[in-house]
Amino acid sequence: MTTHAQGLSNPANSQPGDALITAHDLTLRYGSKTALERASFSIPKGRVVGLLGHNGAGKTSLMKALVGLLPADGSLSVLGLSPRHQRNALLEQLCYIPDVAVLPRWAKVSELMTLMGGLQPRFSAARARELLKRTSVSESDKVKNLSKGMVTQVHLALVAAIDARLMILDEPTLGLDVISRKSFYEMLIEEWCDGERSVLISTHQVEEVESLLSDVMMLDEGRLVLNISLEDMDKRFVALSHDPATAEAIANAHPLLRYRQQGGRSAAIFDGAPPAEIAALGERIRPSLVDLFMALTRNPALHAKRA
Ligand SMILES: Nc1ncnc2c1ncn2[C@@H]1O[C@H](COP(=O)(O)OP(=O)(O)OP(=O)(O)O)[C@@H](O)[C@H]1O
Repeated sequence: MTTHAQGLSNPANSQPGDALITAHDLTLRYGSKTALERASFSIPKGRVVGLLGHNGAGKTSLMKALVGLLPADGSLSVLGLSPRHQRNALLEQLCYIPDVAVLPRWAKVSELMTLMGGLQPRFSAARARELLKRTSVSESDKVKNLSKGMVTQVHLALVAAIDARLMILDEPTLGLDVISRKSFYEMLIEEWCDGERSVLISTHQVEEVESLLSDVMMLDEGRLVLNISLEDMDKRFVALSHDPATAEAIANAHPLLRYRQQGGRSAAIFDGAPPAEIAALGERIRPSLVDLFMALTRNPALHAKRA
């Protein structure tokens, strides 16, 4: 891992004894293109981890490696198994919705349940029926007659009816409206998460998922630049809201990011508490996940928008 990544990763977040995923120096390549560079992290049980990064940051590649679809350098263990060499055993024990997931359009929901029962030993049709009751979809509906949001709900109901310890979701709410996204996340948290199971979820809806997450991993151009619990994030990163008159002094203290809050007031984020004389120039506020994301990932377009 690069110096930058090491500086921002959080060893206190790792609990190897409870870990469902352990990666050390994980590197992923497509020919000469490096999609992920020497990432080390672990995901313990009972966590809801957001995987954030701009387009091309490496999120899908990492998820593919976790389910054995992409060869990896370094070491990787998922549910105690090697994804590449014990893929079949692994797939019996985890749920995965890839970003390109589709359900067969010709099928009825009841037929999908029969299919799942045949393919996945840990699938419970009774559980899927329970979960479907949360949606407006019935078993006799055909996939081709459902809206995009309904299809996604069916997909989640089918996958969440698998008795697994780990769920990996690659941008599961892409293309859904805000109500559909909300009901998707409600079903996920209320019906699947039980304090023992963990979810790794990639998304661009940073603001929306903040309240769901226990932890966040941020990728920037293939580097893991932050891996931290939301609790520790609040303790570690300090944002100061300040008057324009103090902007120069604040800038000289080298914050991670200077930005404008809603309402136009200036603010700056520091990694750790700034010196007392700098802290005295502003009012401490809580940095949002979006603000931190902008501070730690380099997307010129986004930075320009916030300036
Ligand atoms: N099949 C492939 N062949 C070559 N390069 C690839 C391939 N798939 C991905 N890449 C490259 O690997 C890098 C990471 O891509 P990846 O799809 O993992 O990013 P991502 O964070 O999921 O992006 P997005 O948010 O746009 O889905 C990118 O530079 C991409 O161009």
